[in-house]
Amino acid sequence: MTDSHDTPAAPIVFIGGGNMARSLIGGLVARGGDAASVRVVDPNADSRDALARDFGVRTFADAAQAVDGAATWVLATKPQVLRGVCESLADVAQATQPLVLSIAAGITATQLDRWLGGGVPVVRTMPNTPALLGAGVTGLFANARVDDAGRARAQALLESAGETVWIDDEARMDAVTAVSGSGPAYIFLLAEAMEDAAIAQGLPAKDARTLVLQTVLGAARMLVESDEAPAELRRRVTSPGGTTQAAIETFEAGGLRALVADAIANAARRGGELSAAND
Ligand SMILES: NC(=O)C1=CN([C@@H]2O[C@H](COP(=O)(O)OP(=O)(O)OC[C@H]3O[C@@H](n4cnc5c(N)ncnc54)[C@H](O)[C@@H]3O)[C@@H](O)[C@H]2O)C=CC1
Ligand SMILES: O=C(O)[C@@H]1CCC=N1
Repeated sequence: MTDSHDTPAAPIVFIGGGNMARSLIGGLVARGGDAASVRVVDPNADSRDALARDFGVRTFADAAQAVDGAATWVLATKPQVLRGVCESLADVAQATQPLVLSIAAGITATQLDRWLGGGVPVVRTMPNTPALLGAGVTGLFANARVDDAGRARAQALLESAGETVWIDDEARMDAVTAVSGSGPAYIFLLAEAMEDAAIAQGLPAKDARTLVLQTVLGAARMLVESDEAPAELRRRVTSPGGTTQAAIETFEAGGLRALVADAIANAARRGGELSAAND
């Protein structure tokens, strides 16, 4: 997000300065956002010190102090503590009507609005950690109180993290969470498994890592930079009767597709559970 040249950018407050907030703030600052306009509240002094040191943002232990004069709040705590956080800030939200963004898995815009006292413009979002590199993707859902300017503000903030996808039906946000919010971990798991397998085949650990990382990077770039569908790119690697076919047949026989579908369905279901359990 770029700022205008003369006036300081309006403050944005991150409430919670953990892994995902760090990725978003890192992405924002790396892409020309004004670090001086970013405030972060976190009870953990080590997290605060690291964020201030790494990104030059202002940090606070006290949320009420941090949100003073800020028109954009980003709720970035775990879902389990979000109700308490919102209720403690409800009076300020009612008095100042900030645009409230949440990155929490599962927690609905309706819940957030209710906990904040009602009538609050809320954008429920689901980013992912590649935001740190500007290579993230974020699903966004806006409640009925968010006007065009609010949507534009949310979009500008999340665009500094990568691509954005607006979701019309909030019920689909748990699916977004299951696919792209959690998704980087699925790729990391595959990389772990490939690395282990490479070592089991006798390759030195250092070489195994280089081979796997460059393979994941190269494949990801081909997926994004070519116009071909994933299935077509796969077909081009798979010579009939060759080595890839032997591996793909093993994946298919092991039920990889059904396993991936089950994993994503379980992640989406967990989103609903997080909503119910923390209401
Ligand atoms: N890690 C990820 O890949 C993604 C996480 N999310 C969502 O982001 C949120 C945060 O997740 P992580 O960053 O992974 O967790 P985390 O545990 O790294 O960060 C949470 C932070 O909140 C702080 N905190 C706790 N109580 C607080 C309070 N009362 N006020 C302010 N800060 C408080 C903690 O000290 C911690 O630094 C979750 O709701 C999660 O669903 C969304 C997309 C991806
Ligand atoms: O695992 C989680 O619950 C969070 C949400 C998406 C990624 N991490």
